[in-house]
Amino acid sequence: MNAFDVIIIGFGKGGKTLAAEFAKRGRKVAIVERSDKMYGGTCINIGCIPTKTLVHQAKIASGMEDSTFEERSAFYRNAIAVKESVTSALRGKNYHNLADHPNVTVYTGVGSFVSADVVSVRTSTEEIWLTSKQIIINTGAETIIPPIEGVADNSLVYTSTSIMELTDLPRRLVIVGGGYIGLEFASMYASFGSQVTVLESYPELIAREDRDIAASVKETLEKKGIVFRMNAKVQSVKHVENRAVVVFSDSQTDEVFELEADAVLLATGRRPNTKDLNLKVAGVETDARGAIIVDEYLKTTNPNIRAVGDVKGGLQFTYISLDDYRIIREDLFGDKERKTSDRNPVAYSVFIDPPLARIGLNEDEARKQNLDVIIKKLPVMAIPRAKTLGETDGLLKAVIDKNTGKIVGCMLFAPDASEVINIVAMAMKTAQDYTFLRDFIFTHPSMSEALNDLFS
Ligand SMILES: Cc1cc2nc3c(=O)[nH]c(=O)nc-3n(C[C@H](O)[C@H](O)[C@H](O)COP(=O)(O)OP(=O)(O)OC[C@H]3O[C@@H](n4cnc5c(N)ncnc54)[C@H](O)[C@@H]3O)c2cc1C
Ligand SMILES: NC(=O)c1ccc[n+]([C@@H]2O[C@H](COP(=O)([O-])OP(=O)(O)OC[C@H]3O[C@@H](n4cnc5c(N)ncnc54)[C@H](O)[C@@H]3O)[C@@H](O)[C@H]2O)c1
Repeated sequence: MNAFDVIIIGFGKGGKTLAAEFAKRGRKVAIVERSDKMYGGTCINIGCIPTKTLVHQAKIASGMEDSTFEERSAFYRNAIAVKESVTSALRGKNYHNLADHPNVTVYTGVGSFVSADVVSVRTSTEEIWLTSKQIIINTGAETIIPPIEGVADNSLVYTSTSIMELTDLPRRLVIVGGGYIGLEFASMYASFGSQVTVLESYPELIAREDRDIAASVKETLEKKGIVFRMNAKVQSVKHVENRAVVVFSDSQTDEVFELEADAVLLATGRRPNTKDLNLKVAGVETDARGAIIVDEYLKTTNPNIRAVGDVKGGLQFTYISLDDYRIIREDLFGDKERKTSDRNPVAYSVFIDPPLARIGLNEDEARKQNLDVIIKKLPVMAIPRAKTLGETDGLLKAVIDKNTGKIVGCMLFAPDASEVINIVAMAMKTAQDYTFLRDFIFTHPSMSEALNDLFS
């Protein structure tokens, strides 16, 4: 049995950063990753980086208005190759960052607990047992495959991972699920030149956003040709010759519809990757959704075992997994001050075109909490930088506490929103009055200067 100071199961953002931290401090580290295609984890291989590489390529493609479908297909094929070269370079770099360190051993195989301090690694050829008093679980999340007739083993049905391997641009793409992944892929494939239909089971699009923001998003995406079918209950996906036939009903009227497609993307959520881990023998408990239960220092129900990233449920973002690393670093080697309960508010961005970014409470949530608020809005049309870009769709919105003058929340549906939201986040984190952004000297013409007008 090989003994280590720490074993990390899963090569995700938090885990790989912790591995490097432990190694730098002279600890003997084992990191276990089940796939040689996943060194570096979801973000760089099948998540943020490949999608945002393709989103950028799609933005270029959206300028090919007069091109034929064949020309657009050729552009798309090249975009997939660009994406592949970005991810494979990052994968190699991530592997060598750890594997080349004398204190780190990378094991490629499926990790599972044998007991609270023994982990088995099943590689393609053997089973190896590792032992440590300290174990960190960083196994991420996986696509939920909904129980729809005909989706299993259907070569025209894709997940976000497999569709990014598809080199032929689908003429007609049906996306099941209108959440983060659904909307990002809808926007991206519409820009590449696919005809996109989104089937969402919920009556409203992006239900947790204010209705005026959601309406602006829907209208803008519809202008790109995307069709939204709400209340859609997907019954089956048949593979007929070389096309898919999606049968769905309207859950309010029970009317049944059929749609033909060249590809169907399942974007119906992601669930924590815990099934292979044999957590029971380690005394690690999960909640009803299979997420590992942790305290504010990310200790599981077995205090020698911690969990970081998507596997512990809650917000599924790379920067949350990275912050999990900081919490453990500070708990083990620092002042123990950092904890999950201090994290809020956390910003997020959906990389549609233009992007939608948000931090804090929206108007609806603030009113439900009986906060006395001032609402500020600014159409993107009124922003000089947007005019120079020729991108005038969208809406900015801010929620301010009337009594304290503090910013309670902000929603930006605008070009560069995923960058500008970080400025608002810094103002909120440092408890600035809203006048700070109203009167800040920004460069011109920039999207960030719109914050002067939004908060005026
Ligand atoms: C399509 C898509 C787009 C996204 N876009 C964004 C974005 O723009 N911005 C953002 O912040 N977030 C985005 N996310 C979410 C983000 O990718 C995740 O929140 C983040 O990568 C989670 O990292 P993690 O540390 O939890 O682990 P992961 O990076 O998921 O790593 C877990 C690793 O564990 C391995 N593993 C699993 N089980 C075992 C086992 N039993 N043994 C050994 N290894 C195992 C897996 O193969 C994987 O490599 C996106 C996700 C997807 C799917
Ligand atoms: N920009 C980003 O940061 C980014 C991008 C992509 C993904 N992510 C992460 O990945 C996670 C997963 O994304 P996601 O979009 O898969 O999940 P999600 O939970 O955001 O959305 C899933 C959607 O599918 C709908 N749905 C579920 N089952 C359905 C069915 N059978 N038929 C029709 N609709 C159905 C749900 O109502 C929901 O709207 C997100 O929570 C997010 O944290 C982040």
